[in-house]
Amino acid sequence: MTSPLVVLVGPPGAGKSTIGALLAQRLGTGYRDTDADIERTAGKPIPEIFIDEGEPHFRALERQAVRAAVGEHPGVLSLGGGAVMDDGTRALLKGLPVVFLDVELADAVRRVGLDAPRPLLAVNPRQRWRELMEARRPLYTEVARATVSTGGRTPAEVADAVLKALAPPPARTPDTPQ
Ligand SMILES: Nc1ncnc2c1ncn2[C@@H]1O[C@H](COP(=O)(O)OP(=O)(O)O)[C@@H](O)[C@H]1O
Ligand SMILES: O=C(O)C1=C[C@@H](OP(=O)(O)O)[C@@H](O)[C@H](O)C1
Ligand SMILES: [Mg+2]
Repeated sequence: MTSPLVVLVGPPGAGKSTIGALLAQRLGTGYRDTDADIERTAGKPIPEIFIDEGEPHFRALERQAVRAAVGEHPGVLSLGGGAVMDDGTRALLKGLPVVFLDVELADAVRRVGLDAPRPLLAVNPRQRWRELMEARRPLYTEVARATVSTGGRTPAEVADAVLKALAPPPARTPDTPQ
C-alpha cells in the first residue's frame, strides 16, 4: 500500500488547496484534493451537493474520497476542512505526515471571500468560521504531526515552512554535542 508524502488539514481559508498544489510542484510529485475528487464523483460542484443531497451525503462522499486517496495517492494530498470530523478518517491519518495549516479568523474570512463558494460559510461567515474552528481545532491538533501558521506568510513561504516542519531532525554523530 502506498500513502501520501504530505497530507494537509485545517479550516477553510488556511490555504490547503493552494499550498498543496505548490508543494507537489516543489517536490516533483502529484497533487490530489479530496474536494475535487468528490466533485468528479458527484458530477457537480460542492455547493450543489449540499443543496441537492445535504451535508450528511457530502460527508459520506468525503469519507470515501479520503479513504481512496490515502490508500493510493503517493504525492501531496489536501483534505477539505471538515474531513477530520469523521472518526474513521482520523484513525486512517494516524502515523501519516499530516500538517495542520493554521490561520486566524480575519485572514481566513478575507481569503475565502476571494474564492470558490463554501456552503458552510454562506451565512454569517465570521461567526460560522469561529464556531467551526472551535469545534475542530482539537481534531486538527490530534491528527497533525506538525502545525504551521500561515498568517503573514505568502503561499511560497508556507510551503517552505511545511517542508521544514516535516524534515527529519539531523542525525546525531559522535561529533554532535549532546
Ligand atoms: N498564505 C496565503 N496568503 C494569502 N492568500 C492565500 C494564502 N494561502 C491561500 N490564499 C488564498 O486564499 C484563498 C483560499 O485558499 P485555499 O487554498 O482554497 O484554502 P483551503 O483549501 O484551505 O480552503 C485562495 O484565494 C488562495 O489564493
Ligand atoms: O470546512 C468544511 O466543512 C468544508 C470545507 C471545504 O473545503 P476547504 O477547507 O478546502 O475550503 C469543502 O470541503 C466543503 O465546503 C466543506
Ligand atoms: Mg481546499
